[in-house]
Amino acid sequence: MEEKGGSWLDRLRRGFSRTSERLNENLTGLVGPGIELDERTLGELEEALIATDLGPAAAARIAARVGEGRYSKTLDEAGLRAIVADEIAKILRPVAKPLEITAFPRPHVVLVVGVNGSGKTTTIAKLAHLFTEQDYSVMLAAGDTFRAAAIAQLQTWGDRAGVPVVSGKEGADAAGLVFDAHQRARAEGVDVLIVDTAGRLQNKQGLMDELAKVKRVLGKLDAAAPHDVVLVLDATVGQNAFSQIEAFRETAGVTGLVMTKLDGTARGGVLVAAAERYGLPIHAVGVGETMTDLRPFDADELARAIAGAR
Ligand SMILES: Nc1nc2c(ncn2[C@@H]2O[C@H](COP(=O)(O)OP(=O)(O)OP(=O)(O)O)[C@@H](O)[C@H]2O)c(=O)[nH]1
Repeated sequence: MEEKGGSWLDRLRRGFSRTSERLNENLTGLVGPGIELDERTLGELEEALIATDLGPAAAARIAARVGEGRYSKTLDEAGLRAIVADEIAKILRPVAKPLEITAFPRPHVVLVVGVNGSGKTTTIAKLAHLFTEQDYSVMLAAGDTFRAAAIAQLQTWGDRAGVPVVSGKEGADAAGLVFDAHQRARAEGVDVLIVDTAGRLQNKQGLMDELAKVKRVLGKLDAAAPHDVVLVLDATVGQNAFSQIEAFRETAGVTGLVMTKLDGTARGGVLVAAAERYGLPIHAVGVGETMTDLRPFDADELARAIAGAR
């Protein structure tokens, strides 16, 4: 799809450029004419992969695969990148799963969780934009009632995306607000209700209670709701993403991930490590701050962008 700033693939490549450049720095001179593959080269390749936060297990496997049948032979850089991309794609394919709007009766409820600053609000706007483009009607619920700024910010993004936002006053009961939003969405025949939530992981018990209550209220209105519980992860936190996955899996029953800010880090490999470690569906990736900077996750495209392969 051609749009401002080039095709999505171009943007994805640009987004992952810091990660693929990190690989580049470390791969240059490792392979090429006249350089035979040996243990040392493969060890360096493994280290280069680890430097992108891809995870030691995947890095070791990829290096081994590169070495298969190629000892004492030469390999050019394009060939090497193609093999790396192929191995990464194998890890990502089983988890690449776009969000699907399936609920009947409507609305399909997507509960969005994540720590403050992870890009939650922006991601909600991006999802709203994506669903609107697919001709679904969307409503947002400002369930992070803890901070006035969060409510205002969601309202601004809702306006930008052209979708209604149900919000209350700062400090209002989040579950009550979500109840109202669901009733309104159902009455208006809205297809997708996206619910923002507070992200105070510091107050784990409070957060857990609040999320549990929101889920209970939704479940009373529709036994299948929330249909998706999506955790938004900031890729720039690197391996800390793992503790967030574990915490929110436990507190919120996360069913899938969206990873944001992949454009701001050389450690984009963390996406691959998370896929391998948790096997949770990854719905989409964010590679920028505007509404069109999020797309459903395509394993092969993404693998090529990470590896810098053509
Ligand atoms: N570069 C880049 N920045 C992003 C992306 N997604 C979000 N951001 C930025 O990250 C910052 C935080 O995003 P928010 O959406 O406000 O995050 P939040 O999790 O709702 O945070 P709170 O408002 O603190 O609850 C903002 O400056 C966003 O513009 C992304 O994919 N890439």
